[in-house]
Amino acid sequence: MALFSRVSGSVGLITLQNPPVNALSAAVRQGIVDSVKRALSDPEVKSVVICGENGVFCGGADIKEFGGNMSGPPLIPMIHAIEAANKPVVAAIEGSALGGGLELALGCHYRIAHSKARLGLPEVSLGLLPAAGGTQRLPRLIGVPAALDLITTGRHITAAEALQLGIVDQVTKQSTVNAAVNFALNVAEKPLDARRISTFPCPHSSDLDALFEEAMQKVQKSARGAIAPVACVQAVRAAATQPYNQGMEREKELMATLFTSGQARALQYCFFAQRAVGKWRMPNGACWDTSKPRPVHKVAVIGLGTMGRGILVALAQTGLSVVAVETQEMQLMEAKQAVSGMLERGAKRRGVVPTLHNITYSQNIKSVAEVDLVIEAVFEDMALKEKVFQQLSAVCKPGTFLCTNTSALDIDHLASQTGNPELVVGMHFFAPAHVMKLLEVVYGPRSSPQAVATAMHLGKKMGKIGVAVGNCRGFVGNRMLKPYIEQAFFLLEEGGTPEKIDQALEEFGFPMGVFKMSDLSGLDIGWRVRKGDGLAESSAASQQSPRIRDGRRYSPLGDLLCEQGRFGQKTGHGWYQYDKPGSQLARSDPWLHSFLEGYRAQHGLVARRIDQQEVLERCLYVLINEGFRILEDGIASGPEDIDIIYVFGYGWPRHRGGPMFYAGMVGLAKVLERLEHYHQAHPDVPYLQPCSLLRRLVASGSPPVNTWKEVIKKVRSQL
Ligand SMILES: CCCCCCCC/C=C\C=C\CC(=O)SCCNC(=O)CCNC(=O)[C@H](O)C(C)(C)COP(=O)(O)OP(=O)(O)OC[C@H]1O[C@@H](n2cnc3c(N)ncnc32)[C@H](O)[C@@H]1OP(=O)(O)O
Repeated sequence: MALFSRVSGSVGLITLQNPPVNALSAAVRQGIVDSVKRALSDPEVKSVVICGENGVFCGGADIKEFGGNMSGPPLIPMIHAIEAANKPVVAAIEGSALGGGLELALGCHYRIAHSKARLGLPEVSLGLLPAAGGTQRLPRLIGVPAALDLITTGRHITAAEALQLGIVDQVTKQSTVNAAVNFALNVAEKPLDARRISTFPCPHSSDLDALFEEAMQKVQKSARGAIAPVACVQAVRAAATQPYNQGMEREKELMATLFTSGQARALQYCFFAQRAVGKWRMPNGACWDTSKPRPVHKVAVIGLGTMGRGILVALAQTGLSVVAVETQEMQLMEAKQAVSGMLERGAKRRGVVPTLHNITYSQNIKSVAEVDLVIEAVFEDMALKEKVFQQLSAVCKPGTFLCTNTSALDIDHLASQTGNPELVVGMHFFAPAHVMKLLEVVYGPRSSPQAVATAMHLGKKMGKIGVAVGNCRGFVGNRMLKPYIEQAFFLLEEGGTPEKIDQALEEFGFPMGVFKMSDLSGLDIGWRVRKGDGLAESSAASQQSPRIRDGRRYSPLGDLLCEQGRFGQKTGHGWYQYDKPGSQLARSDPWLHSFLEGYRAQHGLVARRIDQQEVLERCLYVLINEGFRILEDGIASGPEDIDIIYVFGYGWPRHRGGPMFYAGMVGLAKVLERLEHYHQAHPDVPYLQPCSLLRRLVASGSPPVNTWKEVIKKVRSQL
């Protein structure tokens, strides 16, 4: 809805009303159309102000409408009517003016913003482009380079930047509506011809071809196969090279292609999935709206290795008081210096003062006695962690939440080392922890809902997207990674190369293939885990066949590389070679290829040609299959949890919506059929055996992903 009123005698005030973000639903658009007509036909009204209620101008088109019936007045003629009005129209921008919201404001003759407002055209992140004239008006207002930046990145900008760019005419720290009404009174009689952006020539430099060529190369490099950024460049090009009306036609044409694309569906699914994971639910029914977080004022981080440092930086940036404990003096000194550097660089980038003063460093674990919550980030070793949890339980004040940053170890076992297991949860950050958005909040069978709520709340404060999941080996992300990596090893044995397998995965949209990723994180990490599990022993020692463990196919390739001291980037050699230890540029390694040949010869394996389709099907479908098992086991409460974990923690291309959404797009029946096919060919690989939830979903007609929860409930109730 939109409410019309008359204020200050002659100003027509149109207030958008659609909480929480005044999205432009059919009812809001109808309200605007009616109110504008009324204002223009009322002789008492000399000028108009458009604002949004509850301190938000407008969050853009109503994304929920995209999938269904798009009735109601269309946006483009509505905005044209505002721009063509013969009375000045002023946008009063508070909170957000995003997407269609900013396009509406660009149709107004003037824009006044509150100093805390955020503006942007984020459609590209929904797989779309600003199709209500945004790609045509913005370049005409602020020039091609600045418009290309905002439209292709979708970034939100501050009111100050909007003023500097010329998007808004005035910024106020007072009431935006009052400022806009006063402004409207002042401009009531002013001519409007020079205020209609669609009539502006598009300012640009002489070498347009070079400018757009460079822009296109830039988006193609970062888009990893996403089509919307490319369409955004094409639409802005039309603004720069064609008259407004023709540009609008091009914008419409490009939008029509994007709007119906699978990528737009995937990205819009991600938008809602990201919000859905905040509404967590535990198997016992406890959930986000009934479990309140306890206030946290003081936090401790134990262990200042790479992860601990990143967590410390993310915590310090929230402004909370933090105690950082590292028992080894040398490590503590190095950490202090590294953390200060990270905080200073981060503050410089964000134009704020670095928050160095709220960290207290200590070598003594007793210094955490007064904190409200501890995040343990010591070396990934159960015996060490057990000891730390016993100490924490003894020294912390009653009620302190004890969190562990383990990436796979048993939360419940750690909880059992303390006097209050209900206060223990996992907070699994991803490296680098001050950069990566994902946080798995892991609850054990005894974790209290309040502990989960507090960890989720703290994560949000740290700028993380928290996903609450159950306790199992590897939780969600790393559990699914295991069969994915295993398939990649098997493909190497069968004739693949790291280069070809990585290429297939990178062309799919991952920033890095499985072998480059393994070189980056260190081959020794997986080796240590496999040794701990008794898998990586040499065959002579274990009396087992080198390629079989407990009757299952096993590839010792990773172990063999580690035995040669090839741990990846840090040693200068892994699946690839590097110029020197620590270098990042992966180069093909002839040694590795002849090693693979020798290995195959030794085990009587005949290399065959493996195509891209097989790489993708085996690596991705096996990972998806494990995702279905996770849902079946109740470790994740819905497919959205898994998808958000993979998009924000593991580089799954967002325009493919996450593994579970992707399975739905491919077709569950096809995923099932291919898994059956590969399992038949490799019966000694249990991960390839399709899980029963997948079979049930296919049997019930492959329902859309947003209805799986119901099927899962039924399957689980029958277990
Ligand atoms: C054949 C071809 C035909 C083509 C015809 C199409 C013509 C269309 C023409 C123009 C199209 C314009 C495109 C757009 O405008 S797309 C929308 C662009 N806007 C955005 O991307 C903004 C999205 N929202 C946000 O970024 C944030 O929500 C923000 C506004 C910054 C507020 O953030 P915050 O305070 O953190 O709140 P939440 O994100 O948690 O959101 C609160 C709830 O509001 C829901 N929401 C938010 N934005 C929208 C929206 N635009 N539409 C619908 N719903 C929205 C969000 O889901 C939360 O809901 P819930 O509480 O249920 O979880």
